[in-house]
Amino acid sequence: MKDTHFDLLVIGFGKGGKTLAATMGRLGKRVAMVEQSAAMYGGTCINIGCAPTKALVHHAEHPGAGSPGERHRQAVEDTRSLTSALRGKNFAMLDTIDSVVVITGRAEFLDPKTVRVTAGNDVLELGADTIVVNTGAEPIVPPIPGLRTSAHLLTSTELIDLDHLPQRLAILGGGYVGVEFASVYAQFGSAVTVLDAGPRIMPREDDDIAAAATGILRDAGVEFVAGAHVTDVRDTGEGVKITYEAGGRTHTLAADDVLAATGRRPVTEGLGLDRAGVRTTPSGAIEVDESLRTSQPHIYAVGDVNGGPQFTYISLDDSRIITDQLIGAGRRSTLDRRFVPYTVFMTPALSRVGLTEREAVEQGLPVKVVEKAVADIAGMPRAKIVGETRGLMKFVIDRETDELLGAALLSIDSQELINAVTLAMRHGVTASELRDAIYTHPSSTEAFNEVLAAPPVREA
Ligand SMILES: Cc1cc2nc3c(=O)[nH]c(=O)nc-3n(C[C@H](O)[C@H](O)[C@H](O)COP(=O)(O)OP(=O)(O)OC[C@H]3O[C@@H](n4cnc5c(N)ncnc54)[C@H](O)[C@@H]3O)c2cc1C
Ligand SMILES: NC(=O)c1ccc[n+]([C@@H]2O[C@H](COP(=O)([O-])OP(=O)(O)OC[C@H]3O[C@@H](n4cnc5c(N)ncnc54)[C@H](O)[C@@H]3O)[C@@H](O)[C@H]2O)c1
Repeated sequence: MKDTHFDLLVIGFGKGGKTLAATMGRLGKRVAMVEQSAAMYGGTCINIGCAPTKALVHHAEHPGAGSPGERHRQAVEDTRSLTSALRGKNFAMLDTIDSVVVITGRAEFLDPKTVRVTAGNDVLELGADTIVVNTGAEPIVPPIPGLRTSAHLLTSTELIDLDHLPQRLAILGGGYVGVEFASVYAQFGSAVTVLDAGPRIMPREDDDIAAAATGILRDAGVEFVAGAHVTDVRDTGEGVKITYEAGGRTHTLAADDVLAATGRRPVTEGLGLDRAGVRTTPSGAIEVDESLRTSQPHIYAVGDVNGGPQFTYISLDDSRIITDQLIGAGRRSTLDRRFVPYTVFMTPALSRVGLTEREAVEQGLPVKVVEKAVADIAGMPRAKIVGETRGLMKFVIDRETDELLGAALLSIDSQELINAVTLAMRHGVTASELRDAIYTHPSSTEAFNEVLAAPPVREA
């Protein structure tokens, strides 16, 4: 027998689920939010993802007093205080709504309409009309001999909370997590080596942008090895010895700690999805349609668990789609998402939206490329004021229609700039209109006046 019935039951306190729970709760709907850990109220982003990593980026960029070890310890402590405060706020956001209950325990489906929640010896059975799965993703640790059992293995979750500053940090994987931590820990003073299995570091980016970004990181002390196939990880008295093949030769690397930054997989294990009749994809994500409905029409999946892009703002947008299904006109879907930007928070940040030059040329578009090194942009004094003149701004434009096809901004404030470019692209603002707009001064945005007026560096 079910203990309680709800209008909406959310499994996992992630961005999409909590937003939906709050929206429906404020409308007086009976909502249960089930989260397996009190340390995760608010989900990955605020506890072990975006917020703590960006706090560490900020600390690394603005070092306080003391030795490198002391500065790092202070940064970790301040980050713990930040996440603790955010966690409290997130819990209160739902707990203060009368019709919402936060239940701390692990959820699994018993059948399509019933979820069992287990917390120690306590077991509850809950029923709901609508169920939303928002269980996120977890780090993949590749099955390299010796890696999973190494005492020096860290995932991003542990590295955020590390009490000591590794003198030598090895990072497996040069994606978002790998590059961000490489940038942060090199600034804290660690000797960082990134080993990536792919043929090139930053394969998503054009060659010039990848070269500029990796150049900045190399100057900061980060070593990159592309095409590195790690074959063995062995603990030694002083740390860890990593053996890898690259360029047809065998190499070894000694490190104090090794970060596995080799991707994150959707969390579906132990959810009883088969009992609920919810199908998964071959890669282990919950299968959803463009309205984020699973193979059971009353069960939805939001955020990383549905196999979409792994960003907090995508989980948030997922919640908009479901809100629209539940209480709106039902018009929103994943099909109407256009131009999703991203930022890699190295120093300075690398942000991108739309097509790369390579993609635009491959599509046979009439391409014009304008770009400028940040140091050469006279009309952007902000870079000089704050002492961060590294980087490159690049726009890919359709030379026949003046349409903005894409932008890659490696610069101070690019995590803000890219949102302005994205909005412009979504609303059909042309390259000339973006060039001739009035921007405040001194700001980073005013660089658009100059970069977009520069003569093309390439045309195709
Ligand atoms: C180090 C790092 C840095 C990142 N930085 C950024 C960034 O700068 N910008 C950005 O946009 N994205 C970033 N991301 C990605 C972003 O954090 C995720 O895409 C986002 O948090 C996913 O949210 P979600 O809604 O899918 O669920 P999550 O926030 O992952 O929440 C899932 C919740 O479900 C709970 N749960 C799982 N199983 C069960 C169960 N059976 N029962 C009950 N509860 C359960 C988990 O404990 C967890 O709290 C980063 C990720 C990492 C790891
Ligand atoms: N700023 C942000 O928005 C941000 C920051 C961090 C994480 N995230 C999200 O988190 C997700 C996970 O990030 P991630 O960096 O772990 O994954 P990723 O997919 O971005 O990168 C994984 C990297 O690991 C490499 N790799 C895989 N197996 C390997 C192996 N055995 N040895 C060496 N290299 C190997 C791949 O070639 C790839 O470059 C991302 O998809 C991203 O969406 C976003």
